[in-house]
Amino acid sequence: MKTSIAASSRWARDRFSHFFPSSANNGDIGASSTDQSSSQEEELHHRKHHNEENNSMRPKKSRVSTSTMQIQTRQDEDEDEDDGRIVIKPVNDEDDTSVIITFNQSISPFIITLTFVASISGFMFGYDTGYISSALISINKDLDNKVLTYGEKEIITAATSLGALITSIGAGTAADVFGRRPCLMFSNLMFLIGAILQITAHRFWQMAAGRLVMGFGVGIGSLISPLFISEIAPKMIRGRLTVINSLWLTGGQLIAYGCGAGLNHVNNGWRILVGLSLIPTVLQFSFFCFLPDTPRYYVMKGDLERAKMVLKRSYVDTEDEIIDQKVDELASLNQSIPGKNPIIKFWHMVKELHTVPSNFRALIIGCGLQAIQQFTGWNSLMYFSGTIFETVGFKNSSAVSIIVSGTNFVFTLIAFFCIDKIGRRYILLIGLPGMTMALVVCAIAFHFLGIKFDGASAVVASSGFSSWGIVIIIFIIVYAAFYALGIGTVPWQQSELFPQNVRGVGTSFATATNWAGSLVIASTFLTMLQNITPTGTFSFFAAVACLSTIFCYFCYPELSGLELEEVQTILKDGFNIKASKALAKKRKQQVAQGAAHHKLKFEPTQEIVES
Ligand SMILES: O[C@H]1[C@H](O)[C@@H](O)[C@H](O)[C@@H](O)[C@H]1O
Repeated sequence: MKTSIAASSRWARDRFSHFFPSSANNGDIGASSTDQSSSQEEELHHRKHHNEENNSMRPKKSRVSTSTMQIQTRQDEDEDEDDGRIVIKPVNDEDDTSVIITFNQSISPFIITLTFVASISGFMFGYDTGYISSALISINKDLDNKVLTYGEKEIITAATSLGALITSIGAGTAADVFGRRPCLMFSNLMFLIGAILQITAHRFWQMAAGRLVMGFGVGIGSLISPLFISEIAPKMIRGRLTVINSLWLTGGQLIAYGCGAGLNHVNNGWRILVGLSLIPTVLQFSFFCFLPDTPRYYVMKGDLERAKMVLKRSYVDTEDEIIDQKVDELASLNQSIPGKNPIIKFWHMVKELHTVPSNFRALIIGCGLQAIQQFTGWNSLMYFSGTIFETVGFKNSSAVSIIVSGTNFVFTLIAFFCIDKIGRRYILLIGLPGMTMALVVCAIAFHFLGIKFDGASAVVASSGFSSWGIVIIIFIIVYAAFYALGIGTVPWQQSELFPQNVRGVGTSFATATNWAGSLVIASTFLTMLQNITPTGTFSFFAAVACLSTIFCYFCYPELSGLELEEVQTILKDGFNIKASKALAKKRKQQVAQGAAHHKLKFEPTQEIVES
């Protein structure tokens, strides 16, 4: 076995040395064979032959070996790594030979279509959580012939978050059992029923029930849409494609505020506002009648033919043989969780999620980021910004909400361009300190502004424009910008943290954390303002943002450019921040060099560990 390991390592190094420009033999992509197709054929032949040889020798239980081929590389540029040497070793591998096949990173119209159709769920998430503040103003006496009490308004608002929390817990398992696409189509039905209940409501409870049912749809969509996108995306732009969902989300909120402002004074305008939400729902449902599920879901179900079919449509210029190998590989990495019925399966998955160290680390990161997103106060600020802006002379709170949610949208767009290039980790480490700084400035400004909360309304010491008020406005916008750039967007990349067998349940827990956090913060914000003052409240959010920076610094590895299957090896024996940064950097170099030579059809994917 030992000899075979050494031989395999040598084989792997020889075969793929040209993909590792910084490796010991100084292989250079440009210096390797120029005949792309013949080298590929040869490669495939060797791989097949080699795999056959090794399959028979493979031990039953997979363990990543640590005494593997020692390709040592000096790390330059990055100060964290410049004193370190790194060892490159194969991933998911008990015998040092397996490689993860990856494709050219070009994006096809088919992938774009799937991404846009899936991310309509993001739009509905944003629109449905966004329209309610304007709707509550224009509902006036339309329900039960009386003005809604403050408590009733809270119930109508919170019902959607509660509905989302309930379905998000089971949506991941449902996605594994029934498929991602059927679940999204089911969420469309929830949106439809929820909207119809609201449009036709003349009673408070019917309206609240409609919001709850709509929330069921939001919970499912908020989880499955990013999951769907991350499973179909080419790795180098997976972050970017997933941000499209966030773009639709924040765009949906912006449009909801815009439409809300326009319909505020229209009789029954709120019914139109709710009715508009039917358009995206119907569109998504219709498109999905003609589109497939993700290849990884088909592999989970053992339907390898359909997985191949979807991959072929996604990577049009890739040879069938490579597609076949990719599907075989996904199948061999797919260890499905036992359990006859969904409840037993769910239980097994929960156990697997908590007992396998890499899964548990993924869970800490996934839930941690979602909790940070909510407990740094963004959603309460969205509601509260209207009141704050009024204190400095702006009377139109809808216009103010548009400015704040517009900033959220614009900076999500900037995140779209940065997330794969700069990396998720760096934009988080820029965003969170930026938020901390902005929140501290707001807390100080509130102290000098002398604002007090009496019941649900704010009492300000001096009315009209005040310089501290202007400081607050500016820094709330700065806060919105840093929020959208990092923590508003990155947590929704959660699917990439979990391996296939627990991806559903892992993303469920992370999404449920988001909705639970949103419920808690929305329902305690006013109480906080009253009891610990705005300065105390903003200081609390600043402290959470500051601690979160430390959490991300130590626990959030760089995952941009890594295959979904590679992430677990990074999390196997720690958070491996340095190793993840080195691997992400290597992947980017490989792709850049491969693209320059138009020849990177598949590459060995290897783990880099610190030595
Ligand atoms: O990522 C989104 C986005 O930042 C929204 O603006 C916010 O309302 C949601 O709660 C959050 O999950």
